[in-house]
Amino acid sequence: MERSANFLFGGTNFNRKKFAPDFAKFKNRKEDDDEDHNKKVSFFEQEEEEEEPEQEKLVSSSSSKKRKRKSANSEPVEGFDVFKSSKKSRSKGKEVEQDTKDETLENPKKELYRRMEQDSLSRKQYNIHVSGENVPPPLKSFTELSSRYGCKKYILRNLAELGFKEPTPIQRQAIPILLSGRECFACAPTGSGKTFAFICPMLIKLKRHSTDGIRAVILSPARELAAQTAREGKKLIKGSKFNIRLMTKPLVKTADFSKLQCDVLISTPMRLKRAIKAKKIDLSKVEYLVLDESDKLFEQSMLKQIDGVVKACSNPSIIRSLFSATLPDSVEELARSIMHDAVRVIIGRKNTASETVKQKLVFAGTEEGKLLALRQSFAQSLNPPVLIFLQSKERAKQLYDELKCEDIRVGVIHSDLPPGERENAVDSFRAGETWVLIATDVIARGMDFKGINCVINYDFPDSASAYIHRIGRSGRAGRSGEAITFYTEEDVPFLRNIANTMTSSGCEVPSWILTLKKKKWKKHRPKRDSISTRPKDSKIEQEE
Ligand SMILES: Nc1ncnc2c1ncn2[C@@H]1O[C@H](COP(=O)(O)OP(=O)(O)OP(=O)(O)O)[C@@H](O)[C@H]1O
Repeated sequence: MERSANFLFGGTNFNRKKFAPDFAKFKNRKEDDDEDHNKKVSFFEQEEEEEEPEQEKLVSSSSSKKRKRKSANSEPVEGFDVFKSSKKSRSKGKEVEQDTKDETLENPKKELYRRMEQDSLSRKQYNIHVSGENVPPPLKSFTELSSRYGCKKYILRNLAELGFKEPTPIQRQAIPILLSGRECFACAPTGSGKTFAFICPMLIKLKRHSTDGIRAVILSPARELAAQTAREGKKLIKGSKFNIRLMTKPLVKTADFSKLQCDVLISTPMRLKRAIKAKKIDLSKVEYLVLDESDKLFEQSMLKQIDGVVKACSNPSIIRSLFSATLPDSVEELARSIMHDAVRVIIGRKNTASETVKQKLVFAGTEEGKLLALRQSFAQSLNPPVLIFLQSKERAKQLYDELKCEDIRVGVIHSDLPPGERENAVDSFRAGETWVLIATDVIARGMDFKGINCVINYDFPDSASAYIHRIGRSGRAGRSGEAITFYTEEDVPFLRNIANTMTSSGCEVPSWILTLKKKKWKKHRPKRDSISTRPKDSKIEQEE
């Protein structure tokens, strides 16, 4: 573990082997040139190691002429908006290119530095932070996929049909990494386009449909997310012969996997592990394995299944990648222990909430107070679609029972419902047939409902990562959203933890909350009074 941690974070030692052709170009140069070169390389080593961008360091190692120009080009990225395709950033890119042209190109060594410097500036521009050796440059545009990597036309056509004009920051960096055959673990905000960041390179690398067994596996922690990923993937393979399959219960039961036409299989760990255990499926030819929402997959409850899948994918040249909006250190440790020559990519700051969501804390006092506050807010302005999170299926059912008789089109989803009903709940919400969806954390991760206006944490989330994922169902793909978190007396000790997440994504928090002591929390799910505003007497009557 120690050793792998060192190799991954040991900084970007310049790999002379890999850059042999570049070195060959100037191998006859004088000794002092080499010294000069070493100095400049170490400057890039530093830059690549940094998690927080430090423009000063970049600037200090250049000439004063360059210093001026760079400082003009490298102002801090204000806020983080993944879909910000601002003219400002584009024109910045042009200035950098112009600089490059202006500079003399006579010295290939300088050209190499310039390319590296450009990559650094481009990363700075998109708030991309990388660690690892010889990280490929970020994409400038989707069209570079064909010029640099021979991507088939149908993929570019499908991206254009989806209305994607330019790659998001995670796509800019993760796609070239995976295309260059490197493993990768990536942390980027909710709603920032991670799904296509791993599906795109997979399809480009697999090139064409093959009948030689399953070639790629994507693991998702929940059925709904697996189904969504399959649907998104299918949008990208339109016009090709690729087969993307979702691992469903009937498929596990009935399919003969040795004959099944399947290039990419998308599954929850449980379903796949069952198929492996029943010796129904051969994953030895899998070339790509993606662990989506990897921190969830690495939780104790799923770890055994994940282990089984990772072992079954026994192809020694497999490329594994991990994606999530939250990446705890413990998961990084685990990732490092299973990955080789991996690149770590962080967009913005690790483990922060989306900046496009306006977040608010509301003191509701008691359980009864929460229901009153909810009704009041619906009466004042119900701006659907609204997603409400509760801490357990029992409580989700209770709130649903309370609201279903009212004039609100409400649905519910939790793990007790049969798969068909879960699917219907999601579909009706997507179609706008229900306005309010009451849910447990089963759909807190990864689900991409277009245009959710408001997420209500009816029950206080049990961890900072649960908070980040829940509220991340809103404010996706550059849209704005709102998140309201109710709290009662019981939740006060944990307020500070959420408050920190709120402030680091630019939201205001009452100052008294910031003076509270930080409390270590492990799954804060207090026993709460049941949800009901019916007078206590009438409840007794009914029970009798
Ligand atoms: N390059 C792009 N340009 C515009 N929209 C995009 C682009 N890439 C993805 N999207 C859209 O952004 C939305 C969010 O993408 P996605 O679901 O992949 O986010 P995510 O980062 O996986 O979020 P989460 O962490 O919640 O799982 C989707 O609706 C997707 O279609």
